[in-house]
Amino acid sequence: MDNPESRVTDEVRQTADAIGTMEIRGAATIADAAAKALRTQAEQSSAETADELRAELRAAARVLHDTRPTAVSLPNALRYVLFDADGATVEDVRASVVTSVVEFCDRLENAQTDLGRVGANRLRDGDTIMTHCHSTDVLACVEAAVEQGKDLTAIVKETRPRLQGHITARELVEMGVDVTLIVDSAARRYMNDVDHVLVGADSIAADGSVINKIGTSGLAVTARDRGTPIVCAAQTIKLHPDTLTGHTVDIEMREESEVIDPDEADEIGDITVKNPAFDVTPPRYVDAIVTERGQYPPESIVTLMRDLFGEGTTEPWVVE
Ligand SMILES: O=P(O)(O)OC[C@H]1O[C@H](OP(=O)(O)O)[C@H](O)[C@@H]1O
Repeated sequence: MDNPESRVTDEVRQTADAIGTMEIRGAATIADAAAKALRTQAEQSSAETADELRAELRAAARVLHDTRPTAVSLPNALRYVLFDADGATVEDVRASVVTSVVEFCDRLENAQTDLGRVGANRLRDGDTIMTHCHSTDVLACVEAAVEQGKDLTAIVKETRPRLQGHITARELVEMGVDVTLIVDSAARRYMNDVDHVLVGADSIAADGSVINKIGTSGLAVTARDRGTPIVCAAQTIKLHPDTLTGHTVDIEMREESEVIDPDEADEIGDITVKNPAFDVTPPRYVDAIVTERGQYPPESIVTLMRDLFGEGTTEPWVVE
């Protein structure tokens, strides 16, 4: 058998590139795209044996995995799809992958709808929310509240350096929410006007820490200082199983050029530029984690994690 990595399809590689460059972004969206890419690997493969196809799928999973390190929805998606890739023939393996992907994507969509209903119950008619970055889980809560007839106002942080707050602003306007866009450093200035800070998550650790877009932890401290509740909307696919066994979550460091034009940096002189994409908000600054299974105080999220994952997991491409 030749090297399985050489048979990873162009579609898988294109999806991996799009995740790496953040053309495809957001933890739930990344999970959906990665699962669908594995399906294309299974469908387009010319493997002659079931084992060959499984080796190809593991190679494809690795290419997809090695794109962005922080959102655990990515390895969780790959693991879900590969878990049942058994079968004695190529056709069996292919069929089981297709079934898993369809099931996974349906569950993802349903989880977001269910989570949205839970989150909407926290919001009252006339409330003002503050958002950070762009999270489809957060927007599902707002959308459900609007569908319940609640009138909401939003203060949207632009979220440097990639300005995903602009996407949030656009989608909130489409829902009929009144939007005020602010620069990140104006959050404290407007906190007294806010009833709830709503953030998403890329990963949730077993101790209830929320790993989300850089700036979330500072926002949470400001919210706590002013007594404003901070709620994290995160489907259970954001729960990070490795943290059950003491691992920490890798924080992605992105290109300096997202922060400053390289020519300008050169002109300034000898400076170091750092661009961490995420930070860690300790559980004491978070009031609730809203999932499709209900809302949890961050400190008790570990019980849900043990229910879902047992004591831990292996990487999606490890042969057991
Ligand atoms: O899954 P949903 O709620 O859509 O997004 C969750 C999180 O993913 C995003 O990361 P990035 O923009 O991919 O770096 C943001 O940090 C956002 O809060």
